[in-house]
Parts: sequence; structure tokens; C-alpha cells
Amino acid sequence: MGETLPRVPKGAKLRSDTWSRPVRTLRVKMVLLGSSGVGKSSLALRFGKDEFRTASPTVGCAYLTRVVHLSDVTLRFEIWDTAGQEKYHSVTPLYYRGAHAALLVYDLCKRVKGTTHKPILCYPGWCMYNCIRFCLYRKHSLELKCGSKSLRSITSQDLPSYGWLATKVIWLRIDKSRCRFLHVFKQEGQALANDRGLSFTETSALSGDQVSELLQAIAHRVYECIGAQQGGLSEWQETPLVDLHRKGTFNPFASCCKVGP
Ligand SMILES: Nc1nc2c(ncn2[C@@H]2O[C@H](COP(=O)(O)OP(=O)(O)OP(=O)(O)O)[C@@H](O)[C@H]2O)c(=O)[nH]1
Repeated sequence: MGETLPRVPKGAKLRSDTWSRPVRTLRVKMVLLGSSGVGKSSLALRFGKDEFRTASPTVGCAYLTRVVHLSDVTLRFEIWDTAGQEKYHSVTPLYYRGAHAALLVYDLCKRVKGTTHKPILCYPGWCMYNCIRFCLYRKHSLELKCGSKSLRSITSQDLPSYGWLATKVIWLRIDKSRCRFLHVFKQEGQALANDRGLSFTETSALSGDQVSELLQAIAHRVYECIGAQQGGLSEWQETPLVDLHRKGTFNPFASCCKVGP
């Protein structure tokens, strides 16, 4: 099984009411990575809206938010759901730049094409088909590799001042209990995660199993690793909305694109 996640009491909502709202709200950028069709969008939707619906493949990237309350702080997760299709891989680095957490998502029951024995997870990396992997070398440096060849070195400039991927969690779809070798696959997943120094969690976007617990675990990890440090996570400020129907609140000539006299 995966790592023990903190228990969320039955019926407890992560999105609580304004009475208990702590003073500070910090922003956390979280990115979902993985091959096409493994369920990233479904998991993102479960995080953001607690819903499950089948959607078409993601184009470029999708964005959702989710608020998690910890004992003395609120974390506002900005969730970037990247497209898994190969044609979008060149733009993926734009989305994970500056991320505080990354979820490496894969489907427990999907195996590499043409092999019956080798599970996709035998291949290193977030995108198991392409053998691309993240390597966390030092606190501030992250390298994207393809086999032993370095594709791109990401320096601390790409990441926030305390930027490093605080947590990486491998996600598995546990609702597919009909999968014959499920227990073997789980052991493999756990071994792979241990080998890479990742956290490992099995969850299901379909049933919602372990989804809240997973987000809570990430929230705790990110806050402990980055949030408590000075300048680690930036504070979130609500942007005041402009009411276009109220007279006096909108002045078109106040913009920087002022045209005419
Ligand atoms: N059984 C089961 N099916 C799931 C689960 N999550 C997603 N699916 C199904 O898997 C298929 C792919 O899900 P998506 O969320 O679109 O996959 P994706 O990784 O976002 O794919 P791209 O947008 O192409 O990157 C859909 O038919 C989903 O309904 C799950 O937890 N359990």
C-alpha cells in the first residue's frame, strides 16, 4: 500500500466556512504530469470540484483551484493539469516552472505496449512511455533526463527562491479491482517510488478514494518544507472585481492603452 496519509474525518470538507478562516492564505502551485489518458484531468476535477466526468483529452493545459485549511494557515492550491499527448510535451516545462508540488500520475493497470510483463512503471519517469524523468539532485536544482542524457537542466532561476518539488506522488487507479495482478503492480509502484525518493499513493478519481487525504498530505508537506520559510510561499490577495454596470467604477481612459486625447 501507499504511505499512510493523515485521516480526514468522514464528511469533513476541506473547503471550510469563513468563521474558521485563518488570517494568512498562501499560494501553492501544483502540477499534474503523466502520459495521456492516465486520468490527470479527472483527478484535477476531483481535487477542484469533487466531481467525476469523462472529458476529452486536455489541450495545452487546464487550471483549477482548491483551498485547503491547515491549523494556522490556508493554502490555495493552483492546480495545473498538463496535456499528456506527445504533441504538447514541448510546452509542458512552461507549466511546471516554479511548481511547489508535482503529481506524477500513471495508471496502475496500463502496461507498455507489446509487453505482458513489463509494467509502464518499470520505466523511469513521469512519462513512462518516453523514459523522461525528473531527478532531484540538490535542493535547488532539478534535471530533466531521457535515459542517461540530460535534456534540460532547470536551475534555481526557474524555480522560486525556495523552489524545489516538495512532494511527488505517484497516483494509481485503485478502483480497477478486476486487474489480475493488482497486488504485484502495487508492490512495483511502491518500490519505484522508494527508489526515486518519491511518495506513493493509490487513489481513484472515479470513487474519490484517498483524494482529500492525498491533498492534505501534500499541503502538510509543502507547508513544512517551503511555507514556513520566509518568502517560501507567496501570500494570496483577492483581486477586487470591477463592476462594469456600476457607474463610476470603470474608467476606460485610466488604462495604459489610452487612445485619443
Ligand atoms: N476507472 C477509472 N477511470 C478513470 C479514472 N480517472 C479517469 N478515468 C478515465 O480515464 C480516461 C482518461 O481520463 P483523463 O482524466 O481524461 O486522462 P488525462 O490523463 O487527463 O488525459 P490527457 O488529457 O490526454 O492528458 C477517461 O475515460 C476517464 O473517465 C479513475 O480513477 N478510475
